[in-house]
Amino acid sequence: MEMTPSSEICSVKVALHIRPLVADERLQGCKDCVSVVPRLPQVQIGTHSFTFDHVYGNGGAESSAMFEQCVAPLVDGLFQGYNATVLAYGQTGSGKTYTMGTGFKDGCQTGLIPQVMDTLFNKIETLKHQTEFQLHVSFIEILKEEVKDLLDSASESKSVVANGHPAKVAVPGKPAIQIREASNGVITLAGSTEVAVSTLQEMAACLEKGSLSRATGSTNMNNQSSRSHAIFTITLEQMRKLHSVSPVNDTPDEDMGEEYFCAKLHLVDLAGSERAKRTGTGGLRLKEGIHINKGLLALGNVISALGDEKKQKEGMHVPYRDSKLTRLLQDSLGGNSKTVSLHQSC
Ligand SMILES: Nc1ncnc2c1ncn2[C@@H]1O[C@H](COP(=O)(O)OP(=O)(O)OP(=O)(O)O)[C@@H](O)[C@H]1O
Repeated sequence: MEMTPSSEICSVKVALHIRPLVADERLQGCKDCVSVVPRLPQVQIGTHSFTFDHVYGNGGAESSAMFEQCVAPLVDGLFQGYNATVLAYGQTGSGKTYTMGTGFKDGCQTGLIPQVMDTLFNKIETLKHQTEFQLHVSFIEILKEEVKDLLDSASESKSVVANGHPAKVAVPGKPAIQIREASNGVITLAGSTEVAVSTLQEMAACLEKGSLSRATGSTNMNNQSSRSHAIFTITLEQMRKLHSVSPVNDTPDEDMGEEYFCAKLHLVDLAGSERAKRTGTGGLRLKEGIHINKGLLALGNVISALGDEKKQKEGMHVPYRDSKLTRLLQDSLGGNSKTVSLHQSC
């Protein structure tokens, strides 16, 4: 479905990003299994064709165009008060973290989140004379249906000196983070750290800090596999002074009060979408797989419910409450908000 910024109904855009084969894959003689249909946003896998709003990489459009075409309109929308969500979906190793820029190992300077931050601060710089801005960021992950605060310094282990020797002690964390819905439908995360930032460097430091504390573990498919959904959220508050304009010389005249907007952008690096049986895991990892799939299944159901205009008009139930992930994104997936789902493939 094509996204139109002025649209009253929720719009979802789906793009495919095909990453190049990495060195190890080339050494093992792996071949691309997805072929892009020339001049169409369509790919062929065997005898099946799949059509997207955009296809990037591996013969599709340049990956560098992805930000301008898919994400920059969402950043513009934030300034008009629209919530938005960017989701990176795909199996482990398909390039979600690289594309989003949530992985410190690949350097924070590439990826969509650093580009969002650059664009946001450039725009604020041009508007700051007429508008007052306040920015907050939070960075959480959902692992086994529990919300973990990636920016909470208190829950990190701290160094102390014991018997003259440095030692690490675990500092008890805050109470569990609760997802709450206000009477106006706004979703908040009670108990999570919201950092007020006023510069690009401060926001980049939050991304870096959260990326480093993100839980990773190993499965048979990828040693650094992320089994959690990581959500970096930017909240933009704006207070704009309103003036009537003098008809004589076109200059601001009488003070007409203030206009207030608050909107948030969720940038989500989803857990690997492979099925538990393919990862060859059991016990704890299998349980994690079940939780991961619960979140992804619920997200799929919510997006398909939102994408069905007819059912939307009929007031069809959208199953946001089926997982923590969909509950948290509830006010940024439906209504007036914009969603981009980036499907990663290799
Ligand atoms: N567009 C790209 N160009 C070059 N290398 C890439 C690209 N995307 C991903 N890679 C490389 O592919 C590997 C896997 O990428 P990444 O860790 O982002 O996958 P992932 O989908 O986030 O996996 P996980 O689910 O385990 O987090 C990394 O070595 C990364 O550097």
